[in-house]
Amino acid sequence: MKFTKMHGCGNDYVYVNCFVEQVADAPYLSRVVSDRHFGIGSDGLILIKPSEKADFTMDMYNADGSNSQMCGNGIRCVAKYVYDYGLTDKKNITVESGGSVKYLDLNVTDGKVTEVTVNMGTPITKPGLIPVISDKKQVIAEPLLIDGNTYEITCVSMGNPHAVVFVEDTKAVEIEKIGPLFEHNEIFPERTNTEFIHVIDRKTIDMRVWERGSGETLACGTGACASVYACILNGYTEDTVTVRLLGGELKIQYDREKHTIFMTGPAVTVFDGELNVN
Ligand SMILES: N[C@H](CCC[C@H](N)C(=O)O)C(=O)O
Repeated sequence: MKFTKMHGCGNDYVYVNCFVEQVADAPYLSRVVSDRHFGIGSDGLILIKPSEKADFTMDMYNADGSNSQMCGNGIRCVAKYVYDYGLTDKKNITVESGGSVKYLDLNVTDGKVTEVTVNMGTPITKPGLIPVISDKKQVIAEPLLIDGNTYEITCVSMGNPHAVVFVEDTKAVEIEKIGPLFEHNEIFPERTNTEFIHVIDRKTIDMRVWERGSGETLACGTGACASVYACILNGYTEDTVTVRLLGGELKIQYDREKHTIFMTGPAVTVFDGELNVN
């Protein structure tokens, strides 16, 4: 089976063109290819498929095989793949993910996509829709006890769940220890992605992330969007913010009039390969 290894700010996935390839058990395949010793090595698997309501469908799986509704770094790489590999010649495309259609603008240099702007849609803060168990109308700076320490969480969905925590120093976060404790906390019926944010100034934040189903990744596009909206809800930043991640930078813009978030960032192809799928 042919695949392409790509990344957005170091958040790397194995991409399979399902217009050509057949994938019988995607959760199993994601676990296999994601293993960084016995497989290809990635944060998960992304299948590119036809769609009845958009130009393409993105079907995304975390390293543990769990399916997610949306992947920000992944959808930028899907855009790069379909343009660079000739599945489209359009520079404005639509991609369906988790049932919702996203609009993407492709920045092409020398015939290849280098950067993509994605309309990531409306941030969701209603607890029942994130989902997070809470009797509040919004979970903004609410206390949560993790490993004997009380953290303040702000919860936002970008189609997938995020708990945003503000810290003084992201390097000091013991992410391997507390990340899983947030991910599997009982208040998150579908688990959660958790972002640890240090606000540098009103236009810049520093972010680390423990992803649902993949552990710490070098970047998280939906997490960056959720984090910027959490900053705005808490009054920490303006509406346009540069998010500094371990693997690179994303530009996030909140459009107040449209109540919509836009993400701009890179997409990189690393290599093409062939996998022996027995
Ligand atoms: N782990 C996430 C999916 C990948 C999101 C992330 N890689 C991004 O770029 O948005 C979840 O289960 O909701």
